[in-house]
Amino acid sequence: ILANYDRITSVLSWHVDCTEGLMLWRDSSWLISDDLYSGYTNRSNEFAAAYDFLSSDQGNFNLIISYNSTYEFDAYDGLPIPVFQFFGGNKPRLLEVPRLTNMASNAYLRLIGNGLKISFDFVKEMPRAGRSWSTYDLTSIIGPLPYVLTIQLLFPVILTNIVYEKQKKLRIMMKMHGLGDLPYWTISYCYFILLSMLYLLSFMVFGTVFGFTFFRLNSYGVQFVFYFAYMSLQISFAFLMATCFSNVRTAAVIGYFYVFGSGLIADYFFKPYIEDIFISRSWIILLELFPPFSLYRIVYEFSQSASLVSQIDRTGMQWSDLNDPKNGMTSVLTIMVLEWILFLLLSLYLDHFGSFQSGIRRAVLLLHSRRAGNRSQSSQQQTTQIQEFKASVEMERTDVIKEREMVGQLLQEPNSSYSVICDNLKKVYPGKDGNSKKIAVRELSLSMARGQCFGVLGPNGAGKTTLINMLTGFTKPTSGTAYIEGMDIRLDMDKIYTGIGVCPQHDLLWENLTGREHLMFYGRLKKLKGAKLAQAIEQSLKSVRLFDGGVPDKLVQKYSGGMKRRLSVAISLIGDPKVVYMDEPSSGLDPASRKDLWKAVKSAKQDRAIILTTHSMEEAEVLCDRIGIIADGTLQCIGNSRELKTKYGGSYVLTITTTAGEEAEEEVAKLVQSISPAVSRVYRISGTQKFEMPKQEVRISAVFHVMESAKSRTTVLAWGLADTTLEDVFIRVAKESEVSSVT
Ligand SMILES: Nc1ncnc2c1ncn2[C@@H]1O[C@H](COP(=O)(O)OP(=O)(O)OP(=O)(O)O)[C@@H](O)[C@H]1O
Repeated sequence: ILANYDRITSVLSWHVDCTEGLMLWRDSSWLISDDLYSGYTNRSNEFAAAYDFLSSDQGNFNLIISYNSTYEFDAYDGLPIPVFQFFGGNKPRLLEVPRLTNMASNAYLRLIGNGLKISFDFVKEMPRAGRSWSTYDLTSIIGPLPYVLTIQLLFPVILTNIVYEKQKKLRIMMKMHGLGDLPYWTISYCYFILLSMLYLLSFMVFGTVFGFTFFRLNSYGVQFVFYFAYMSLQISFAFLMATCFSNVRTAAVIGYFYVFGSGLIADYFFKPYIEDIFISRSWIILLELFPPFSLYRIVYEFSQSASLVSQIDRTGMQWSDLNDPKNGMTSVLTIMVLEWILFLLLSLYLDHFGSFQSGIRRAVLLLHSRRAGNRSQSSQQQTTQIQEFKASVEMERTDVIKEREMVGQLLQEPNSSYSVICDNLKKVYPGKDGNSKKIAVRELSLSMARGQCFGVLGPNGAGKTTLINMLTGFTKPTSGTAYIEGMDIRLDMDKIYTGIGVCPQHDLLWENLTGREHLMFYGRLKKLKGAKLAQAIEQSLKSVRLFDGGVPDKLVQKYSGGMKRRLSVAISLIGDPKVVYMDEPSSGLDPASRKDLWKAVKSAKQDRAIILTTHSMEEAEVLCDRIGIIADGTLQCIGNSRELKTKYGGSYVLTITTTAGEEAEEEVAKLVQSISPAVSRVYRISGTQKFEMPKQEVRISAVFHVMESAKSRTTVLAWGLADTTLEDVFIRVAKESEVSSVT
C-alpha cells in the first residue's frame, strides 16, 4: 500500500496494543508512548489528556495524535489549534478489520486496525520543530477551494466583456470600421492576459506578504508557469463560451454559476479521486480535461507540497518535482496547453462561421465557386430575370424599371464611378410567436454613384433600416446581393469594412470612453496615425460641433442624446471612407446642430457615396442628389427631388381665403373651376379653401390674372399658389402603395 503513496520514501513502523497512541518528535529524536491512554473510553478526554501532557512538557515539540473512532489525523504545533487536519478516506476493501473502515488519507500516515491493535507507519522525517504563526499553512485548514474560486473569478469578467461588445453591436461596429477578426481577438487576448497577470501577481504578493506557505514555499517560477497556463486557458475558454451568448446578463449568471459550481464539484467530487490511490491515473487525466479540475489539481498539488514542507524536511514544489509522474503536474500542464490552443481555434472558427455573421458566409462559400465560374452566365440570367420581372410588375413605375435596367447594365459592364449596386436584394424575416413571416425588402435594385448623396425615404416600417443593415453586414439578405466598390457583400464583407463608414440608427458607443477616444480608436482602425490622426479628430469634432468646452474629453455617458448622435456621425466620416451609411443621422438634433451636420455631410460627399435614410423631407432636399422612396419594401420611385416633384406632384395647390359664408365660398369655387375644370377641393374651413389643379391644365399667368381681377370684384381676402413639395410627393406615393398593397 505504501508503494502506492506518492510521497513516502521510508517509514518508521510502530505498533501499539491500544486504541490511541502518541508520538513526539523532540530534540531530533522520537519519543514514543505506547498504550498511553489505553484506559480511556471517553474520547473527548483523550484529546484533553494529550494536550495536558504536552503542556506540562518544556520546549518546542510537535504532536501527532490519532485515534480510531473517526480516524482523523491532527498535527499540533505546540498550540491548541490544529495546524493540519486530515480526514480519512473510505477504502474498506483493503482493511483487515471491518470496524476500521477508514484509513488516514494523508501520505505519511497509515492506520491498519487489528482488533484493538493499531499499526502506525510514519515517515522517518517528521515536522521540524517550532514554526512561527506567519508560516502557518492555511491551505491545509481551508483546503484548495478558496484559491480555486479566487483564480476563477476572472472568468465571468472576461465572458461578460466579450458578450457586452457583441450585444451592444460594438463588435460589428468595430468590424465595420475595418477591425478584422484576428486583430480583434489578438487585442482582446492581450488585454485579458495582462489583466489576468496583474490579478494573479496581486494575489501572490498578497499571499506572500501575509505569510501563506502555499505561496512562499513553492517555487515562484513553477507557480507562475502553471498559473499563466491556466489563465491563458481560462481566456480561450471564455472566448469559446462567449460564442454561445448574446445577452450580458445571461452570460454573467452562467459565468458565476460555472465558477462556484465547478469549484464545489471539484472539491467534493474530484478531490477524493486525486487522493484515492486505487483510482486509475487515466481517469484523473480524463477528469482534468475540464479546466476547473485542472486548476484544482494544480492548487491541490501546490498546497500538498507546502504542507509537506511543514511536516517533513524538504522543499515545496520545485522544477525538479515536475519530473515526478506521481504528482501529475506535467500531465495537467500538457492538457492545459493543448486545450488552450484547441479552444482558441474553436472560438475563432465559431465566431467566423458560427453565430456572428455566419450564415452569409456558410451559404456563400458553397455558392462561391459556382458563382465565380459563371459570372457571364449569371449576367445572362440577370437579363432574363429583368425581363421576367418587367413582365410581372407592369405596374412598376418607369423610373424604377429604368433603374433596374441600369443595374443590369452595370453588372454586365462594371463602372467604377458607381460605389453601391444593389442587385435584387430581398429580406424576409421569419415569423415569430405565431406571426407570419415579414418581407421587409422586396427584390430591390438600385445604383448609387460616387460623389452623390442618395436619400432613402419611406414611411415607418418601409424597410430602410433593413436595407442599410444588409449593406453593412448587420443582417444577411435572404436572396440577391449588393456590390460595394465592386465587392460582393456575401463574400467580401471584411474587405468592404475597411472602406466604409457607418452611422447606425441607434448610437453604438462605449459609455466609459470619451468622444476623443472613440475617434482615436476608429481613426486608428482606418490606419490614421500621429499628426494626421490628431488633425482628423479635431476636424471631425469641429464639424459636428463637439470640439469646444471640453466636450471631446468627457465620458460618453455624460453626453446628451444629440451629442451622441453627432459623435456617431463624426465616427462614420473619420478616415476617409469611400461609402458612408447614415441611418437617420439628424434624429434628435436641435436646428442649429442639424444645420452644422448638413454642412459636414455636404462637404464630405465630394469623393464618396453617402447613403442616407431620413424622415425629414427638408433634409432630403438639402442633402440628397438622388432620392428613392421605399414603401412596403419596394422601391416606389427614384430620381432627384425636382424630377420627383414634376413627375409625382403633378398639381399646383391654390389656397384662397374669403369671408366666411356659403355664398362667397361657392362663388370662389366656380371661379377656380373656370381656370381648371379638373380642379379638386382638398378642404374648406371657415372661409379658407385649398384646391389642387392639374399642372397640364393650368398656366400660372392665367391664375394670377384671374385671381387679381377677382380680388377687386369679389370677397377674396387673400390667395396663394404653391408648387408640390417633396412631402406631397412622399405622402402621395406612400398612399398609393398602401392602396395597391390592400388591393
Ligand atoms: N428582426 C426583425 N424580425 C422581424 N421583423 C422585422 C425585424 N426587423 C424589422 N422587421 C420588420 O421589417 C419591416 C421593415 O423594418 P425596418 O426597420 O427596416 O423599417 P424602417 O423603414 O427602417 O422603419 P423606421 O423608419 O421606423 O426606422 C417592419 O415591418 C419591421 O417590423
